[in-house]
Amino acid sequence: MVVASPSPTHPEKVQFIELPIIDLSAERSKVINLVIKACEEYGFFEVINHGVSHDIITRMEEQGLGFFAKPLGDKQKAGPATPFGYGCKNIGFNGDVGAVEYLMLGTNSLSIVERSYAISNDPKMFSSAVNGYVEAVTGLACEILELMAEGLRVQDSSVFSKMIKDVDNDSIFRLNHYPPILCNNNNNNKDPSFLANKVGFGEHTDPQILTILKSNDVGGLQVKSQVDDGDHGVWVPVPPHPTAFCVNVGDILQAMTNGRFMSVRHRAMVTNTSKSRMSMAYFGAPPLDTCLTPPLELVTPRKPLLYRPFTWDEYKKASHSLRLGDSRLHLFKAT
Ligand SMILES: C=C1C[C@]23C[C@@]1(O)CC[C@H]2[C@@]12CC[C@H](O)[C@@](C)(C(=O)O1)[C@H]2[C@@H]3C(=O)O
Ligand SMILES: O=C(O)CCC(=O)C(=O)O
Ligand SMILES: [Fe+2]
Repeated sequence: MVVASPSPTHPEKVQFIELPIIDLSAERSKVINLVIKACEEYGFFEVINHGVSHDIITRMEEQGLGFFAKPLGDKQKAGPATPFGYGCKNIGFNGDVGAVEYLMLGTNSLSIVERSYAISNDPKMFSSAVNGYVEAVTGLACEILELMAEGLRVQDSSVFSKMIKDVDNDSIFRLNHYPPILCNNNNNNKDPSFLANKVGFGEHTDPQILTILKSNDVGGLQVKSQVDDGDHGVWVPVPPHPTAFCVNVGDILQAMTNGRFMSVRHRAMVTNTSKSRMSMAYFGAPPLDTCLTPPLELVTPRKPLLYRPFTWDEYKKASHSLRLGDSRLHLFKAT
């Protein structure tokens, strides 16, 4: 299996910029301003003091690590990730590969209970950890989406959050596991210039509204910033943080803010640390038949409608027909 490596002849620019870390317990108007600025500049920020308990996160991490520690044959009992189940190296349906294995789940609590029998030897423990985690991060995503709507001065402050609160929401929960690279050199991996680097999860944007991601203490996530290098962008590593959640603006939030927020391009790299990395990603998505178009306040003669109205079903189908790194929103440009 060939895993893409960043080209040694055309090295990509990596820059250590300080990305925004927002304290959600600070004064509301301050938080709102920081959230808006981060979404406009990067489409990415981290949140601390978010109210999701350490216990909920730890229980989910333990269940995730327990699953990936199983022999391959047992993990495959979860079924193939088409759409929900276990996947290894292959990402999506169009030939993308990465140094990653993953477990994909819907977020409906009953479906999690049902699936947990094929996933865990202690299904009750597994489903209670996942349901507790999903409920907590959905709440966090709603809170953040309401801060965004308020900051954009949209009258209905639940315009974004109501889509993922809907009982028919199409949100996804995904666990990614990146085994360490076992690198043989005579350097005992002490000289950083010997660090091997390969792509765990290639460059892409998330198609949904908002992603809430937590990883363990191993780095690897990088986000693309256009701030200093407008033409191609630079890769900015996101250092692991003991308590923070990462928040990504997804494609349909870019469309629903009429281009004011930017859907962030990101990727996960794997370096030859001795420890594996695990990330837990919640992707908030609306019901399939939701018509996606910005609230009236965000469309003005000076800022005409950028994308035609489309349903999440249409957008999801378009995404699934494309490669991981392909841009998709331009297919929905208003004429
Ligand atoms: C190659 C692909 C994998 C993906 C579906 C797609 O066709 C393009 C978007 C990819 C992505 C990125 C964010 C999430 O991890 C994901 C579950 C999603 O909704 O869109 C994945 C899809 C996937 O792995 O199936
Ligand atoms: O593992 C990560 O940090 C990124 C994963 C990701 O981008 C995804 O699952 O869409
Ligand atoms: Fe992603």
